[in-house]
Amino acid sequence: CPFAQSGNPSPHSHARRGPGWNPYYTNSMTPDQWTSLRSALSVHIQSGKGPFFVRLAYADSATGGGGHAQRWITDRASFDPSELALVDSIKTSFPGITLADLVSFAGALSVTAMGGPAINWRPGRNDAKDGQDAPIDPVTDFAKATDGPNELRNFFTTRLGLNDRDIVALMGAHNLGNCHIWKSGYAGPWSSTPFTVTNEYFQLLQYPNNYTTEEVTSATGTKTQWIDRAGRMMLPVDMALTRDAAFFAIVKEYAANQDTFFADFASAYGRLLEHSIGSGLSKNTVGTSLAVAASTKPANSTCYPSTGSPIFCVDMFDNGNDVIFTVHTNRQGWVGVGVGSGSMTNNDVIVGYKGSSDKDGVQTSRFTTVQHKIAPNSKSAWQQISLRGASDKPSWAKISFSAVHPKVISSTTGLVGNNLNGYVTFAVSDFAPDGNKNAVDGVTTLYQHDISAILLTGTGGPTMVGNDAAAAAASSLSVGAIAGIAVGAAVVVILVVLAVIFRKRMFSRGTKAPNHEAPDAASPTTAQPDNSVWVKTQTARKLDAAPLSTGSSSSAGDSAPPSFLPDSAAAKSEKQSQLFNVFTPSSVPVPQLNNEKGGNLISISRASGSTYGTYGVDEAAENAAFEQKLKQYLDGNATPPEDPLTWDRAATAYFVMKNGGNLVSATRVRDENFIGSVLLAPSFTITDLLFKLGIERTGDKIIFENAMLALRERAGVTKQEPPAYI
Ligand code: HEM
Repeated sequence: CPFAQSGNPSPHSHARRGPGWNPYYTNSMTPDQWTSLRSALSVHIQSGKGPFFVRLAYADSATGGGGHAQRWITDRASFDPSELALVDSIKTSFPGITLADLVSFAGALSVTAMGGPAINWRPGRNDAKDGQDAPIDPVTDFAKATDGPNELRNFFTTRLGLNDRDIVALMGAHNLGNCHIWKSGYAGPWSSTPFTVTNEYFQLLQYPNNYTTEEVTSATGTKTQWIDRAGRMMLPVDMALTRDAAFFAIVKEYAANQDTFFADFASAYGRLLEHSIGSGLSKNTVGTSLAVAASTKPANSTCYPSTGSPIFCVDMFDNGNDVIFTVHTNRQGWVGVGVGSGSMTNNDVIVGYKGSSDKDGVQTSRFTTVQHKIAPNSKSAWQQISLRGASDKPSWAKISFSAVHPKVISSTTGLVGNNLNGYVTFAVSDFAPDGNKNAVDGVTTLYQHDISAILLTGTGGPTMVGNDAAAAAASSLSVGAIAGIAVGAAVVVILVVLAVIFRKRMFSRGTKAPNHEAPDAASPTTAQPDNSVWVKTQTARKLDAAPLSTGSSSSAGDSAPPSFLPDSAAAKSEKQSQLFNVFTPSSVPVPQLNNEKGGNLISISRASGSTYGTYGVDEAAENAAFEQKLKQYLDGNATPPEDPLTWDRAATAYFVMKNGGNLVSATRVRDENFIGSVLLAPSFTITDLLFKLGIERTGDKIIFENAMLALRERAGVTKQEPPAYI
């Protein structure tokens, strides 16, 4: 392609038209044909192709216009051939639309169908004669996963005429989908909501320190990606948005406001899809909305009960790349997902619960054990639970997650996708799990109730092998027997269980075999709290943090027992809010931390300059500096506290939190991100502090908790394991 060589985008007139092309080609589609195209695409979007469509439309438009569609379709190496074949096959059924319009429309429709904003979409793209027509060569001249901020601007601004806000908004599409190691050499999803457009990508990206690098090795070589403790990934190019002040400010803005992100994304994606189209563009828009009725259960789901009003429905789809599970339920309760091989007992449990008080009615916690995080030479499994999309309101929650389909990449490295040759277990339960649901591997036992359906995947989608009648039999099946069936048939089994009749243990960490005890009909209500009790417990904890009032001496040098709180509950609550509410790292900028609250938070020092802004933050050095600052403070040798209002935000800051004369904790903050803290009062539990700090995001919690435990240990304070959350 001469234009790719020269580096100059070609004027549109250089595009060679396909035979029979005219500017109004697609405009010959009748309203009925648009409607049936919408429903044809919706089937594929529901089966998990939405992220692919969104990506394909971006990539096609970004080749510079003119060469739409055919350049990419003929350059199959950049995409999964089976997915491109899918586009071809849809095209065959709709001869009235150009391939370029089809690709573009599928992207726009997918954004809306996956809960994103409506895209202003107009037909009129011509098909290029062949792939050589693309002004920007998608292989040699395209944005790369290793690009930094400058390259990003060079590509999006210089070539595509997009500004900083457009760039950041567009990258928010990485909330969707997965990296597939056999396609790009990277692995994993960015967000917990890979099939829903949300601003979670930005919420995660605003805390880049939660990510560490990970080498991913595949047949194509070794690549470095970023990964958080919940196993979500970022490409280097995603991290580039945190390494440029202008980009990062927009990241934070979108993290704080999903509506702004949606508006900007709709605008940027709409313009991108029309990039350099030229005069063929229709004046009329074609609707991209694909409304899903609010409380209708999905047609292709298996529901329990199968007659009457279902309580929940499950839909499992293996699209060849990802196995997608979607569960719709109007029940409150806990859900657990286990992915394992060879044994029903596994450590890989995700727990989410559908609460009643938060704005969307669903809250989740996620767990990914080490062995199932994405890593070379281990089973890279993915489990996600997405928050309920707005379209599911008011009565149905939808939880969907994907698991990367098993595909052997290399016989030498043994790298595989999910090892789903065993089974996947899904549970909905009224009973909260045992253990600390807020910690990695924290859940010890999840209770299951009344197995109602068993689904087998194979070619052709899920098959129902258990129904209501079979459920009774299934409930007495040993898990081993079920696993045997699954392995024998080389399929994935999903057990769907519901808290109605029986209760038995489903996962028991630390044992190799599941607890197969018979349903205990005689004592159906032993001590496990149900969800409503749990919610009440939470409320009670908010009002009364009893552990705080325990007096014991701090090993940080205070000889007098701390008298943290006065007697009255109201006063306790007031004190706690004074102490802790100011400290929510996600919402309070650093300069506010040291003032206004009676000097409870004392600055010790800050590091000179910024340690932030490069990938190579040296955590060990930072921890050592923190320790040193803390020691200086405790020895009375600290330099006088500075006024934090004068501090550079991109600096490491050290604080001590005091209550009266008592030292409670010391804390490190970098660029407004909470880095770590050391608890200096042993009576004060980490769980309590987490709760009071309002640190809700799992990744933060884990990092925070680990940092505290480690630092506390080093500071000589007796190690105190976090108690069970409940
Ligand atoms: C600098 C620009 C970008 C780079 C380097 C980049 C790179 C990548 C890579 C490496 C993947 C993984 C592919 C795979 O393994 O399956 C991916 C996936 C994806 N990208 Fe991007 N991307 C960029 C911009 C965009 C934009 C602007 C959009 C849309 C507006 C987008 C949408 C997507 C989606 C939805 C996926 C998931 C696809 C799936 O699940 O199959 N990307 N991208």
